[in-house]
This record gives sequence, structure tokens and C-alpha cells, in this order.
Amino acid sequence: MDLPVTAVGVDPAIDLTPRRVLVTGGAGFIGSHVVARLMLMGSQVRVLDNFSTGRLENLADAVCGGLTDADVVSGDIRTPEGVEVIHQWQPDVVVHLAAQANAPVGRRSPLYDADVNVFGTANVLDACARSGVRLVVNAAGSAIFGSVPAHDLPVREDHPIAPVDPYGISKAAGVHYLDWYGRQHGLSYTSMVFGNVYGSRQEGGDYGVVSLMVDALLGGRQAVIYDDGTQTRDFIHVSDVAEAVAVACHHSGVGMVNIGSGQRTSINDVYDTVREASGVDNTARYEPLPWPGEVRNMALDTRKARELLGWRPKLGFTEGVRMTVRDARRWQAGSRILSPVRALDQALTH
Ligand SMILES: Nc1nc2c(ncn2[C@@H]2O[C@H](COP(=O)(O)OP(=O)(O)O[C@H]3O[C@H](CO)[C@@H](O)[C@H](O)[C@@H]3O)[C@@H](O)[C@H]2O)c(=O)[nH]1
Repeated sequence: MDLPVTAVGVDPAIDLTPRRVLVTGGAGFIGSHVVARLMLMGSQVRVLDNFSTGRLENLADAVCGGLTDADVVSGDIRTPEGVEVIHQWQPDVVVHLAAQANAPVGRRSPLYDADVNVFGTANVLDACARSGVRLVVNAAGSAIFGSVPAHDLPVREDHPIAPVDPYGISKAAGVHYLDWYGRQHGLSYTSMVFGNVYGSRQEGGDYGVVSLMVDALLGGRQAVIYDDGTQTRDFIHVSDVAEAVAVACHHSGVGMVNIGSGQRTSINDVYDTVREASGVDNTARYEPLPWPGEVRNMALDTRKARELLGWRPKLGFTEGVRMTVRDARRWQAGSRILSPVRALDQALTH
């Protein structure tokens, strides 16, 4: 099924100055970087998170940048009360990042995955359409494309959407809902198709291969490589992703847009890069893939992001992995637990 790749529901009078932005999933891995970046750009930001995987500590940078306890709303996107903040606060822009973001969990619990990513997303979009939100910036992932033939890589936004697992299916549903709300209710949107995002604060447990490998090597454990490690992904550092989202918030909706490096990096190369960056020389253990039918190769064509948003990635993979290792070492040393976050924590829990 093809979706439009041109600008959708563009309001010519849209105000591109800093504005009120609600970030769902704002205390999560990507969300917390987005919140900090938006605040730096002068936006008024509120976070909506149910803290299932989000953490208050992730908001340390944002708290230092002026985020207060009144700006953090604890709520679940699957409930009417959870999205009430959209009606009450009336944001101009909603960045929707709250999600079940773990592909292996999607395989184990497809109903839970659908509840959060399909129903939760529809609930957020419906509230946006009813309360006059001007722009929605949504997070999809390259999983929506499924297995793309080699001759179509790097894949363009107008490639057929054909996910092969529940996480890809639920993320694709979000894209389709946005398209419908755009056409039916004039909701302007940018639906970002992220590559494999990596960087500090990623805590997947069983996904996010860069973080898994960094954690293994820094923790003195042997890293695991599934299959033969020649499968490839498009890795993109979270700081580049945060910038892309922030830029999109100050731009009219462009529809679907790929946000990646455009490069195919093999899992074996990921491991070598992490090994070099960490200085830990350990051999990885190869194991059979625990799930069948995984996507073999992926890379995203990012020309549209360059042309319409003026965005391009700034960090190369080697540099990004070095930063991730450095941040993980700092995290281990506990230097990110800042006192303003403790104050925020107390304000929320008392
Ligand atoms: N999870 C995992 N993957 C490993 C490991 N060793 C190698 N891999 C391989 O590394 C690749 C990347 O795996 P992940 O980083 O877990 O991500 P993904 O499955 O490609 O990513 C999809 O799901 C993510 C969320 O779970 C999405 O963020 C991403 O966009 C994409 O849709 C896969 O080929 C996987 O088999 C390991 O120990 N654990």
C-alpha cells in the first residue's frame, strides 16, 4: 500500500516560531533527547509519559534547561484521562513517541503491542484532531517496510508498506491512521520513519543491538551476535534523531519522511566498532536467531529529509558509538543523577 510522500494538510499560515509542544513518551530514550533539544530551541514543552519504560532521570538535561514538575504529566495514552492534557493544555504541536518500542516484546505479546501502538496512537490522534492541534510529529520505524529487495535499498518513502512482525504492523497502523486523520480532519503531520536509533539512555533489555553490545562489553560479559552477523541495519544516533524531530516541529507537515544514515552497517561491523570504542577486546558468541523471518537488510533513503526539512545526520557511526560508550561509562559512574531530578521525582510522587 502506498502513502503520499508530499506535504500533507499544509496550513500556509502556519507559525514557524517556537511553540507549545507536548511530547508523549517524553521521558523515554528518544523522547528525553527530543525534549531537551526543543527546550534549547525555545519551545514551551510538556511531557506525557506513563513511566512504564520512561525514567525521570532521563529528563536531567531538560530539568537543567528549565523543565519543572508542572511540565511533566503522568498518564497513559490508552485512557481518556491520559490524553486529557491535549484538550486542557492545547499544544500547537504533539510529538508522539510513546510506544511499545521493543520488537521482541511485540512478537511475544502482539495484543499488548497493538493496545499501545494502535489503540494508544489512535487515542492520541483523535484528541489532537478534536482540540485543534496544528501539527503531529509521529515516530514510525523502518520495520514498517518489512523485507525490502536489495535493488530497492536504500528504501524510499513511497515503497510499499509491508511489515513482517507485530511491531512493524502496529507502527504501520499509526502511519495509516495519521494519513486518515490528515485527509479527514486536516491534521497536518510528519511521520518519521526512523532507522535503528542508538545512543545514551537506550535500555531495551533484549533489543537495540548497539546498547546491548556496549552494556555487555563494559559489564565484562560476552556479547551475542545472532545468526552470522552479516545482516545489516541503518543506524542513526539519537542526537541526530532529536534534531530531526525538533526541526520538524518548526516546519509544516511533510508526510512520511525517512530519518536515517542511508548506510547499511552489518552487525559484525557494529561489534567491531563497539569493541574499538570501548577498548575491550573480547570475542562475541554467535547464536542462532531466536525468531524466524527477520528482516535481512535495511537502509533508508534520506533525500526527502534533506530536501524538505533541510536535515542531514551530523554524526558518523564510529563517532556516535564512541559517544555512546562515553555516556554509558558516565552513567555507570552515576554522574547523571542530578539533584533537580530528585526534586522533580519528589514533587511527582508526593
Ligand atoms: N536484539 C538483539 N539483536 C541482535 C543481537 N545480536 C545481533 N542482533 C541483530 O541485530 C540486528 C538489530 O537488532 P535490534 O537492534 O534489536 O533492532 P531491529 O530488530 O533491527 O529493530 C527493529 O526494532 C526496533 C525496536 O525493537 C526498532 O527501533 C527498529 O526501527 C526496528 O524496527 C538484528 O538483525 C538482530 O538479529 C542481540 O544480542 N540482540
